[in-house]
Amino acid sequence: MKSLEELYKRAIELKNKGMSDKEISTELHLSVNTISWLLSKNIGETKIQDVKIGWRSIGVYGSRIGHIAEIMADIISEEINIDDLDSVLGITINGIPFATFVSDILGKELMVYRPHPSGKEGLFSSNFAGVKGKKIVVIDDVISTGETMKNTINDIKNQGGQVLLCVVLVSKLNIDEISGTRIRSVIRTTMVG
Ligand SMILES: O=P(O)(O)OC[C@H]1O[C@H](OP(=O)(O)OP(=O)(O)O)[C@H](O)[C@@H]1O
Repeated sequence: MKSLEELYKRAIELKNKGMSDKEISTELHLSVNTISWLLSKNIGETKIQDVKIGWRSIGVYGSRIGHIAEIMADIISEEINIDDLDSVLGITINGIPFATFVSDILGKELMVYRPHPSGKEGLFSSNFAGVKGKKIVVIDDVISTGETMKNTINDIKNQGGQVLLCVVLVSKLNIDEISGTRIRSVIRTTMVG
């Protein structure tokens, strides 16, 4: 874990290079809110604010994941016409169990996507449905910087698919769209102080 001073120094360096708070958040793997806070504070005064998301109490039982997936499927039904939807895509690893249940609940194809660790082109697993020409809902557990979701949307578009909606358990971003695609979360975390 980097010290707060190191993070602050690095954030200032990147800011001076002309990067936006969003770009710095991606580079340092922190939320945009954290970067904005970091750049506006006199370091040493207060503790850094970020939220670590843990959902083990859900993950230890498939049935509990199924209950969350019911909520996700309900949100999807609220947002889009289910008849328009072809497929449900899970982002590895943590999006897959939720996407599997949602696919079953909605009676749609299942896709599995593995993001590239450095943000290059990711992989669509050939053991699951193919992307080309499909209308897709993307499922993951958490949006933190939003970089994974952005790359997923771009890779789907590049493979000839269309993303209708993205649904996550928790979003740390106070935004409703990524790359022009609607984002819904079961829970949203927002910094208030
Ligand atoms: O919005 P971002 O900042 O891109 O972060 C969100 C991603 O980070 C986590 O995955 P992780 O990279 O830990 O991989 P894993 O699911 O394979 O453990 C999480 O499951 C999301 O996929």
